[in-house]
Amino acid sequence: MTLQRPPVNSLNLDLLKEMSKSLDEIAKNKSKAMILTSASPKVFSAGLDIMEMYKPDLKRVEEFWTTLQEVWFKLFGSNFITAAAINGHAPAGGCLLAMSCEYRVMTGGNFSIGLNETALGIVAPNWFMDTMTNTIPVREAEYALTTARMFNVEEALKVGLIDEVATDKDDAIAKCKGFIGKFDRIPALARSITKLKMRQAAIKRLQDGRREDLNEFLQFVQNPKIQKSLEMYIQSLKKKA
Ligand SMILES: CC/C=C\C/C=C\C/C=C\C=C\CC(=O)SCCNC(=O)CCNC(=O)[C@H](O)C(C)(C)COP(=O)(O)OP(=O)(O)OC[C@H]1O[C@@H](n2cnc3c(N)ncnc32)[C@H](O)[C@@H]1OP(=O)(O)O
Repeated sequence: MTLQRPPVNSLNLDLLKEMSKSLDEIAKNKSKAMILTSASPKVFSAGLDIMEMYKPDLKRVEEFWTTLQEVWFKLFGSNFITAAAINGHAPAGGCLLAMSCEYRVMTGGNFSIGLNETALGIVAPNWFMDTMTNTIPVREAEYALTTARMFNVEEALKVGLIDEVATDKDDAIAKCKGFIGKFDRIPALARSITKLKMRQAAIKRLQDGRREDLNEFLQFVQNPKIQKSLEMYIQSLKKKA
């Protein structure tokens, strides 16, 4: 699955809906595995589209968050094997997508990956945190989350946030295929049940608290102080260009 929403694959409602549909198709056509990557040469995904949260239409922003939750359920909780070929920056929601896969290969270069929410004055939702503690040790996750740490490729490899470094996108995809090939001699049902048991606690936590999670998000986007911060953040991103 190749993310292709220039310039930075920010996750807006339309892209999330497309992803949700594609994940359904992959599950339905009984694919063995999926590799998630990006059509951009330098950004895997810039995370959530800030414009969806800035001065939002309430109905749309509710659908936006619900669809994000759905994409996470379908990706993190998939039966099929998942790997991410991270060929560029992966901040925040971009990191969430990568961590929701079972294996991550990142191309070397001046790219960064991490959950930077606290730097934006945002508390990452529990399921973002659960996804991180499913990937790297709890102590490292707490440190990274509280300090909004963006890891460079070497740091990400050292902490286990990524599993391998690749020279370029083709190499990243080849390495993801190498990971998928490891399952050729492992019974598929045993593999998928084991994966889902490992992920069950996090999945159940969001299933049980899904409405509450949505309400918290809706309160968050309607807070005037948050709107002011988002406005300043958007300006800072645009000034950079
Ligand atoms: C239970 C729930 C309780 C409470 C809920 C609380 C919190 C949950 C709420 C939010 C969760 C948020 C998670 C997120 O994912 S927020 C998004 C965070 N993402 C970022 O901070 C990344 C910002 N972008 C960048 O750092 C860079 O763009 C880059 C490194 C990805 C790429 O750099 P480039 O130099 O290649 O590109 P730019 O020139 O910076 O950007 C080009 C273009 O794109 C616009 N843009 C960039 N990122 C975003 C984005 N995330 N959303 C929308 N638009 C974005 C940027 O402004 C430029 O636009 P112009 O071309 O200037 O118009």
